[in-house]
Amino acid sequence: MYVVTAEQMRQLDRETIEGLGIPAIALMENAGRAIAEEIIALCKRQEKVEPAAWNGSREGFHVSGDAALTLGTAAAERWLVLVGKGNNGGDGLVAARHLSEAGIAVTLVYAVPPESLTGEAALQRDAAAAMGLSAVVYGRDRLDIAAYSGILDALLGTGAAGAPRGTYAELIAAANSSGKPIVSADIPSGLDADTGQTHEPCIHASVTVCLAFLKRGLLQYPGAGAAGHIVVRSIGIPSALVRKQGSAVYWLTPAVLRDVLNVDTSRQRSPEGHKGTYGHVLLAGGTLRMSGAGLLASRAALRAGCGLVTWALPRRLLPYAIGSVPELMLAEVGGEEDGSWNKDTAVEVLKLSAERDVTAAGPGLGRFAGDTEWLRSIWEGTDCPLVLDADALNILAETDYRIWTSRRHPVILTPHPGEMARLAGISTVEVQRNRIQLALDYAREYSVTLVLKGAHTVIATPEGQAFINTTGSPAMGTGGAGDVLTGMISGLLAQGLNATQAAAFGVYLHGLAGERASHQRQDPSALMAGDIIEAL
Ligand SMILES: NC(=O)C1=CN([C@@H]2O[C@H](COP(=O)(O)OP(=O)(O)OC[C@H]3O[C@@H](n4cnc5c(N)ncnc54)[C@H](O)[C@@H]3O)[C@@H](O)[C@H]2O)[C@@H](O)CC1
Ligand SMILES: Nc1ncnc2c1ncn2[C@@H]1O[C@H](COP(=O)(O)OP(=O)(O)O)[C@@H](O)[C@H]1O
Ligand SMILES: [K+]
Repeated sequence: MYVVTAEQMRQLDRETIEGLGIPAIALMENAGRAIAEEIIALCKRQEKVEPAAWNGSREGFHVSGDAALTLGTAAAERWLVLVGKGNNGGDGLVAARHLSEAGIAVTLVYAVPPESLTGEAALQRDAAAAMGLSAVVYGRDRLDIAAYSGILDALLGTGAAGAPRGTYAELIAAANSSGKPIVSADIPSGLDADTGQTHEPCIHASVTVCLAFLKRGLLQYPGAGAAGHIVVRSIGIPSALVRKQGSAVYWLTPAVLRDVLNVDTSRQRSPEGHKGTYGHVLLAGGTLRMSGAGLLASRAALRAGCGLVTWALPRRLLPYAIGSVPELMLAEVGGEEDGSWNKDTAVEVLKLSAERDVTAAGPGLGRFAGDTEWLRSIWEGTDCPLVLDADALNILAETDYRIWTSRRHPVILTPHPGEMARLAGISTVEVQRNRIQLALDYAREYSVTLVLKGAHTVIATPEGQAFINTTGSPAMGTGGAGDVLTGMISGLLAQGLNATQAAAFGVYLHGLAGERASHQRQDPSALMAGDIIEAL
């Protein structure tokens, strides 16, 4: 599913209206109707009424109607429709007409004097008035929000600029504190449609009926939290226009994995396959104090389905690792007496990598004298895809690796927001301010596949595509969960997936496994990284 910016949405509107000749008012009609249908669906979910015996399904002659715009309990519903000045308000006015038609009592609340509405929104204002819908102007007329059963927020959409001002801000605050279910038209008013930042105040919706295409701000926190349940409804803007626009940000779904990324999500293995068929991962990482990181990543690579995994580790660590995971192959690469790595180990890592399909480095690696040189020789000397995580990222952050010899095979970086901040030379708060754009910019500038971890991980490619993953759970905020992801992505690469496929599918499956593992626990916060591997 496509994810667009407000500017891209404006262009798409223009191309549909001017290029295809579909009138703006038709799009608004579709939008308003979709919103009304979702409000009615919400009312039905809240109020489960048994159909009367004589009203139930029966054999024989049958005629069906607009079930989505019909509500048996309409008489019990009273909805407020908060109307802004722009097209978002226009959508709300259309929805109000349909709700009223369904028998729901509706009151329009204009945030600004209705005379100030223009264009299609003004036409809708007049239609609503002609239908006799009751209306008040906020600040001028009396309004008792407590008397209503729900609120439609059609104040601000993708045309909003900055924090809600004046009566908009007052209405948003009043709606939030009313405790009533709020349905937002397109985006919650007060949300930055691109970055996902929430202004003060911002609507906290139960449902957001997103129009045409997902907006970036709905997938990025904190906006994703303010939107409630998101429903995307088409309004007649063809998706071919998005493809033409070259927009390449997707919400990562099984369909996107299959149809956009060509991933075989059935993961069928050939009946003739053997361990050699499924690739061999080399993992360089682990020290005496952080041996678990190497173990977790190696085990995860095996669980991701690759044929063989070799864990390259410092000599001092070897005796403790033997037997810890019998399926693993171990290769000691020298190192210091205290069990840490040193720069001379690069020679051994390179030798090992020559016989492997993927090299992953970083989990539990630690820092050591000459580590930049160490990483540079692995970057320049390995002739296979490279996955870098943890301290390997911290090493990269301290150097301009764009001057390193370019590689034939891809590099995947898997930073969490703290590591990303170091890589990009900004604060963690800035990283989280607009994760999608930052990931897109960084991946392109540094020619890497970037996996920016955290709630709603972003996978960005050097070619300018991005995929936003929504599987996973807060229970995964536990030490080692990232090492598991590194192993999984490496294991998928070894099986022949390309960098984008492996990163996206790895992140998707990692999140699913995390969800499954947390459901298996009585208390999700008890989840440990190893549980994610076992849930694969
Ligand atoms: N044909 C179209 O253009 C379509 C538009 N659609 C709807 O239109 C919306 C976008 O419409 P618009 O571009 O008219 O913009 P909005 O309806 O989001 O509102 C813009 C208006 O709000 C006011 N405003 C902006 N920022 C404000 C702030 N911070 N505080 C107070 N007032 C502020 C300004 O007067 C501005 O004119 C979409 O979100 C969607 O709901 C959809 O109906 C699809 C079709
Ligand atoms: N709230 C969350 N929702 C979804 N996934 C999460 C959440 N918090 C953490 N994760 C995932 O858990 C993993 C944590 O990785 P990381 O921070 O690198 O941990 P570590 O370094 O301990 O291995 C990442 O894949 C991240 O996306
Ligand atoms: K809105």
